[in-house]
Amino acid sequence: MKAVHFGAGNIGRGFVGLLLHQGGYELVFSDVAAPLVDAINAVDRYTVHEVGEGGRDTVVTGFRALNSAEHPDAVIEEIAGANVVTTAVGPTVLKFVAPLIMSGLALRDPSSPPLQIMACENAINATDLLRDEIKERAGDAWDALAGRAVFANTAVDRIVPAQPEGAGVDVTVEPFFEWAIERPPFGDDPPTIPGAHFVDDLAPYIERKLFTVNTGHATTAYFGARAGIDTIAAALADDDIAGRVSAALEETSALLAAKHGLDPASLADYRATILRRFRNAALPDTVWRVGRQPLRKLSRHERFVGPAAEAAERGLPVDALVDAMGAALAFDDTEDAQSVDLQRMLREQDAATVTAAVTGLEPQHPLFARVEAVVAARQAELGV
Ligand SMILES: NC(=O)C1=CN([C@@H]2O[C@H](COP(=O)(O)OP(=O)(O)OC[C@H]3O[C@@H](n4cnc5c(N)ncnc54)[C@H](O)[C@@H]3O)[C@@H](O)[C@H]2O)C=CC1
Ligand SMILES: O=P(O)(O)OC[C@H]1O[C@](O)(CO)[C@@H](O)[C@@H]1O
Repeated sequence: MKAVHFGAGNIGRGFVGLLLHQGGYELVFSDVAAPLVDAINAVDRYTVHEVGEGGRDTVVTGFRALNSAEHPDAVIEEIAGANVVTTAVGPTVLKFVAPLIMSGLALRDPSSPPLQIMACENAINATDLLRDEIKERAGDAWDALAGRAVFANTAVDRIVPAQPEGAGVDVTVEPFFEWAIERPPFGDDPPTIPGAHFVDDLAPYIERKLFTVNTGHATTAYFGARAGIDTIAAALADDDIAGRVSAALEETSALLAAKHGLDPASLADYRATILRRFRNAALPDTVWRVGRQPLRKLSRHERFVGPAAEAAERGLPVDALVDAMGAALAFDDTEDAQSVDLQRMLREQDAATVTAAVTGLEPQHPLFARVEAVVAARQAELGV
């Protein structure tokens, strides 16, 4: 069995690649970073170090790497003969891997079992986005290709921080992981991925994950950065920040309970587990990594505006989420292109224009004026 995995970065090596290896797949990493591809090909094993309570080391073998920028044809050939394709490249990069997957499907023997495709990104229905990119590019050829693949959405959860200089191919991760995968697309033949769980309806899982883990993590990062704190664990050691994060997560839990009928007591346990994970002092995770790409994180269906918009529509409280968005607007990292764009927009455009452009909300939406107020407050802080 062979799996081609796009994106040999933190989650690629430290989570998806690890579980595929444990499932018995021969692993072909595909990446565009030449030094990373060379480093992977220079070793025949790497270690995933779990740090924190219960952590252990696991060795991954049976892999190689291809540079898809330099050798796209080699990647296409691997895809044509693979059982599984996964991605962990970031939701905005899916459009760049789509053409290779499309060409791999075109080359694939139509009588072989369908290629099982799963995008493992922090986004709702990322695999559907990938399928739509492939379909759009395929045009009239899509009808012939569609039967050669199945597409399943997934929710992946494991904190994999940026790796220290000199770590090589090894990866430091937290012990916790969760991988929920839609079952229906696979029929009777799901992929063998130990530790993954297959669910009939992914919506409650992905929303619970994105609107709790990712909302909470990003909230910690933005309040931490605003307070001049560098790491996630240190930010949560600040009682004021911890209180703000808990308040934001109580609001998303209230929405999840109302929308999906999730049990409030189980949601409280889930929140407590997550806050413990964030506090893992052995994990060298910075507010800059977790806060990265604030424009993506503040977009319409993401971890802040997504739950807050639905909560506001239902008349549920959103004060703490709006506060967190205010902190996100102050995220000023000159190394992060989206942070630079955001700060420029705040300086150059009026509050209503920024609010509409960043959040995608209609001016008449019940959340709009609330966000516009924190945009205006940030602009006042900037002297605009
Ligand atoms: N790091 C984490 O804790 C988690 C990350 N995720 C998600 O996983 C995805 C990846 O995140 P990380 O691994 O943290 O990022 P990363 O930056 O460590 O890895 C991304 C990799 O994708 C590669 N890449 C970029 N463009 C490519 C292309 N066109 N073809 C092939 N490879 C390409 C990059 O060179 C890099 O090695 C994101 O969607 C993120 O939201 C999800 C859960 C946890
Ligand atoms: O690119 P993003 O969305 O920040 O992804 C990384 C996030 O996902 C998580 O792993 C949670 O699963 C956090 O470590 C981190 O906040």
